Amino acid sequence: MLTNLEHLGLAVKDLTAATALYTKLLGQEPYKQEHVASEAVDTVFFQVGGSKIELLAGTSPDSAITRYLEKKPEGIHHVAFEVDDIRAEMARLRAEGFQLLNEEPKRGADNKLVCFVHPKSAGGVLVELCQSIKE
Ligand SMILES: CC[C@@H](C(=O)O)C(=O)SCCNC(=O)CCNC(=O)[C@H](O)C(C)(C)COP(=O)(O)OP(=O)(O)OC[C@H]1O[C@@H](n2cnc3c(N)ncnc32)[C@H](O)[C@@H]1OP(=O)(O)O
Ligand SMILES: [Co+2]
Repeated sequence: MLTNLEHLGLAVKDLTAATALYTKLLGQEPYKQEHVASEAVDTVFFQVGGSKIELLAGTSPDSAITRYLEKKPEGIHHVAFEVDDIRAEMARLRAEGFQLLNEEPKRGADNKLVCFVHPKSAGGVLVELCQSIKE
């Protein structure tokens, strides 16, 4: 089962400008900045109640965020849900006919294992599953 709305991922062109904008909008500073080399993105995180806003800027032409912004305006790029057991949820969603973009969970930002569901199989919304890594 998908539990909490973990974060909304927002695609931005200028991470510094977007961070300043969301700091003003949310009335608080971000709690984390992280480069995720495997996704070729720089991220900035804000905590909003039990959920987060994840600002994402591409760091290479091959980044999903760079490619997305070549065709679409800045804004909501994906919706991420928390799960307790990502492998079990991946198996459940596969069996339900959803197209997963990863065979195996991969390391995401903010100490999470993540997996993406193709927007074509999820009503036009790119969905991310997130499981916290307990260290
Ligand atoms: C920081 C790590 C992690 C975290 O821990 O939180 C992240 O959030 S990383 C975020 C960036 N990484 C990803 O998005 C990885 C998963 N995404 C992908 O694999 C690809 O982006 C994609 C979804 C498979 C699309 O890639 P591709 O097929 O190469 O792009 P196209 O431009 O050809 O798109 C095909 C089709 O899909 C529509 N599309 C693309 N992206 C989105 C989106 N974010 N939301 C909704 N729809 C999307 C696109 O419009 C095309 O549709 P049509 O034009 O109708 O064919
Ligand atoms: Co994300």
